[in-house]
Amino acid sequence: MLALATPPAAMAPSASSGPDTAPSSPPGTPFVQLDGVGLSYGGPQGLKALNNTNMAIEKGRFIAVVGPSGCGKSSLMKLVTGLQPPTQGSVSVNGAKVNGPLKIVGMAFQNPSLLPWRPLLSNVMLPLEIVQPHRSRLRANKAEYLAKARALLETVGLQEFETKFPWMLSGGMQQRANLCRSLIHDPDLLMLDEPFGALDAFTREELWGVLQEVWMERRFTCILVTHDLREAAYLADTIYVMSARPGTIIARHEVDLPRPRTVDTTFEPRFVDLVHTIRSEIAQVRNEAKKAAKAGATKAGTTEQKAS
Ligand SMILES: Nc1ncnc2c1ncn2[C@@H]1O[C@H](COP(=O)(O)OP(=O)(O)OP(=O)(O)O)[C@@H](O)[C@H]1O
Repeated sequence: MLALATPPAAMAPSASSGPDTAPSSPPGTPFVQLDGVGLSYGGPQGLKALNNTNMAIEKGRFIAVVGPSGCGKSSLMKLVTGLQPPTQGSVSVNGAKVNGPLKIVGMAFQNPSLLPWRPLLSNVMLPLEIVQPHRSRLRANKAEYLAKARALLETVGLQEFETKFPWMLSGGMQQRANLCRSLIHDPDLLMLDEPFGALDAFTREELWGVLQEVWMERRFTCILVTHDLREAAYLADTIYVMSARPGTIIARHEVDLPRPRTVDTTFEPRFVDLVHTIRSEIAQVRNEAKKAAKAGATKAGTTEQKAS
C-alpha cells in the first residue's frame, strides 16, 4: 500500500497549488494520459519504480490497475495526482500537463484516516474547508453544502450516523464515510488506492456495490489500484495489468460485463475466466522477476568471487 507523505489525512482532495480547473480537453482527447512515463526515486541512479508507462483514459471511465506487489501502482497514483513529478515522459489530466497537486481529484486509501474528534458529517465536510472554490463559498452556502453531505451519507446508508464519531463505527462504515468525503467536492477524478483492502470479504463486496452505485450516478473518472482481481473485474470498465518493478503496462482488458454488476456476476464464467487470465499474467511476471533476481544474485556472487 501507499505510504504517502501526502496532504492532511490522505483522504481528500489534494489542496495545494496547481491548476484549479484544468482546461477542458478537446473532444477525443483522453482525460488522463500518461506518455512514456518513468519514475526513479532518488534521482536517475536511484530506484526505478516505473518505466515507459503509457495510459489513455477517457472521461467518465472506471479504470483498475493491478500488478504484483511493489510494481509501482501507488507511484502511478502519485504521478496522476501531481504529488510526484515523473522523471521521464509526461502526465496530462483534462488536457493540461500535470505540474503540481491537482484540485480536481478526490482520493481514498486503505486507511480511512477520518479525524477522530469530528462527527461523521463534519468529517465528510472537511475538504470543503480546504479546496477552492468551496472554501470561499462554504460559510455563505452552508445549508447547500450540508444538504450535499447528507445526500452522500444517505447514498452510502449512513444517514443515521452523521453525529457519531469515527471510532464509534465499524471499518466498513468508516470507509463509506471516507468515500463520501472524497466525493464531497464533486471531483472529476477519483483515485482509490486499495480502499477496501483492510475490510473483511463480505463488507468489501458490499462496498463494491456502494461504489458502483455512486459511480453510475455521478460518472466521475475513477482509477482504482487494487490487489484484488475480483474487485477490479467487478468495478472496472478497463483493467490495466502491470509488470513487476520497474512497472510498465503489460496488458489491458476491457470488462464488457453489463452493469449494475452484483456478487452473482462474480460467479459467471466470463468473470471467472477474466480473473483467471489476469491472475496468470501476474503470476508470469512475478516468476520472471524472481528468475531475474536470482540470476542477478548469482552473477553478483560470481563477480565477487572473481574479485577476491
Ligand atoms: N518514496 C519512495 N522512495 C523510495 N522508494 C519508494 C518510494 N515509494 C515507493 N518506493 C519504491 O518504489 C517501488 C514501487 O512502490 P509502489 O508503492 O508504487 O508499489 P505498489 O505496486 O503500490 O506496491 P504494493 O502493491 O506493495 O502496494 C517499491 O519498490 C517501493 O519500495
